[in-house]
Amino acid sequence: MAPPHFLQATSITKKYPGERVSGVLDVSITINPGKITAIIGESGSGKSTLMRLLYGLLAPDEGEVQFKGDRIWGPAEKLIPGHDAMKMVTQHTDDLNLFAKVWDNVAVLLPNINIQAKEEKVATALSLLNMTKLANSRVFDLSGGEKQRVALARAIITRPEVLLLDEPFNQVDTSFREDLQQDIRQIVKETGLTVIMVSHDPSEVLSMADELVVMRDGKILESGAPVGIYQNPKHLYTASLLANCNILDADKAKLCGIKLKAKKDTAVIYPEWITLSSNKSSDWNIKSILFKGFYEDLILEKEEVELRVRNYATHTYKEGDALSVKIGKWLEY
Ligand SMILES: Nc1ncnc2c1ncn2[C@@H]1O[C@H](COP(=O)(O)OP(=O)(O)OP(=O)(O)O)[C@@H](O)[C@H]1O
Repeated sequence: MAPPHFLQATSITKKYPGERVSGVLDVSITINPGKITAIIGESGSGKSTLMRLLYGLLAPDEGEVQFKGDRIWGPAEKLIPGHDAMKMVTQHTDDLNLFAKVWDNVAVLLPNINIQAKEEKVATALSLLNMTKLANSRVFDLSGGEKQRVALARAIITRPEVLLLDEPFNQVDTSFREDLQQDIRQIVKETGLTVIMVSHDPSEVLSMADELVVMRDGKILESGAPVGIYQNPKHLYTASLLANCNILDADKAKLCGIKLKAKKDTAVIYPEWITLSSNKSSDWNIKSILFKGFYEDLILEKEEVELRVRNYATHTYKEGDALSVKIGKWLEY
């Protein structure tokens, strides 16, 4: 007999009461150990509900979740809801003791049986999250990003097999966010931890995930490696979640020199798939320039069509300039 999957949901449905059908509908998913699985989808698509079902904070109406071959019990069947081998971190760090030191906030979760082993474990958890220097600071005095690191250290100190992250970096500045993302990737690499995360941020899921799961209306629309899903999304919905793409109907596509195949009515072009040049036949005009730091997005217009084009050579053009475009790749739906 084949060994059981690490964490697996089979045809799970969780419907919330109300006029609208909502929740999670007939979802099957396999989570691989030692990997980061990221769930992305528009608001209300069922991401958090799926995560809670995997953790056992909610029980499915139909179907089953299994961890290493054993059924995950729902909240009605367990004194402390949630699976013992898993820990969840959300954007709220409410369970921290603000007036205690960082060290004590983490250490309190371990028993006092072997003090030396306990100290070593706390030191390791703080070091993995780059919090060693702040071990003796009061949590009250920390920034939002640092508090989030304490919450993560608390989550990993008991060595869970699965860490569930529900938008944990929402309150954290962009620069701190990237450091935290890297630290989590490093922890996964060093410890073999399995991470399941929910996020709204495409750059976050694309850079962190080994496996990307796209949800819509309570269902999984597609899943796979981030690069494949980004470059060749099966659905227009996925493309528009992951990229600031140009979506053109057949007429507008024609104006861009694209003839859609039979049964296709929409062309999708990512801004970075378009190259620019300036020559005599330039027939696009720059309507506006959105400066983004190391690149800019140019909004070009021709007749009724607007195109967003990424330009890494910033300050090369100004509004009103005429340009030619070459579309290197597009997707058809
Ligand atoms: N306790 C509840 N009672 C009734 N409806 C709920 C409940 N929790 C979630 N829902 C509904 O179920 C659907 C899925 O919610 P869920 O929170 O799982 O989505 P989500 O993708 O995580 O959304 P968001 O990104 O906004 O957090 C939504 O339509 C939501 O309104």
